[in-house]
Amino acid sequence: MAAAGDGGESHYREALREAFGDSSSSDSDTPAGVSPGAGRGHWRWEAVAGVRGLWLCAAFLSADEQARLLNAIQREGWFINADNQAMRFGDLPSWAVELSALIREAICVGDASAGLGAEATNEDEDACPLPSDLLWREPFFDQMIANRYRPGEGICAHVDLMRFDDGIAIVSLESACVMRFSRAEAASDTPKQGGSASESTAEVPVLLNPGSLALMSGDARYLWMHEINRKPGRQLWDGRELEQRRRTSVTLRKLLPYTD
Ligand SMILES: O=C(O)CCC(=O)C(=O)O
Ligand SMILES: [Fe+2]
Repeated sequence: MAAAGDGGESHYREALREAFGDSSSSDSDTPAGVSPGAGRGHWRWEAVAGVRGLWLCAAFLSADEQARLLNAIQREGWFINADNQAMRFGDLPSWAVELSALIREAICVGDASAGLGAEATNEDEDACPLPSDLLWREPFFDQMIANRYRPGEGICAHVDLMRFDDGIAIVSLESACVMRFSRAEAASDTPKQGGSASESTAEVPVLLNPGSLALMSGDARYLWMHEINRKPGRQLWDGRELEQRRRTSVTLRKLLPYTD
């Protein structure tokens, strides 16, 4: 796993404290729609079994950080005219720059040993949620989409556009949802002879609770589609239908250099 230099780490902490405040506040009076996430210092990464390159940090943001991030998004005023999506390229708002730094810090110092079991099939691969060339590219991210979904709304199965580099981060806020991953080729291919239909149509559900961070790279980014279907009956987790509220997400990506 990549190590952060001491100097870098204290610099991050300084910038992040400015954006998100001290993480010492108590999570005991957590408002609705905010997970009591552990936040920094307690990051645990899990490699999602079955989808190589998909990692989840369920308690990425503390309750306080989630509330601050939502306030910062609210202050942008993006969602006042029924628009449910806002995109930014190049210069990101300062809170998104700081969120990027926090993501990098979580990858550097978080505990990825929980993901070791799922990764054990590939001995060459470091148990790190992101390959180091992506982790240390500059800028880490330069494109951001904030999505706001009302109950019942989601996003169709897709692979993110090829104009974006590998290494995509999704931060979830307000409402938990199930994101489903399915193999991209399963959409167009008929099951190959000898291959079972269930193999090619298998879906991998992932719970994105408020305050969580999902990272997609490699196969997860290029070979798997992701979708959120919030129609009644499609948000089952542990046999129960999730309670739906408004959901806000922030997706961070890096644009590839423009070529004709
Ligand atoms: O809202 C989300 O969690 C995912 C958004 C997404 O996949 C996208 O904008 O490409
Ligand atoms: Fe996407």
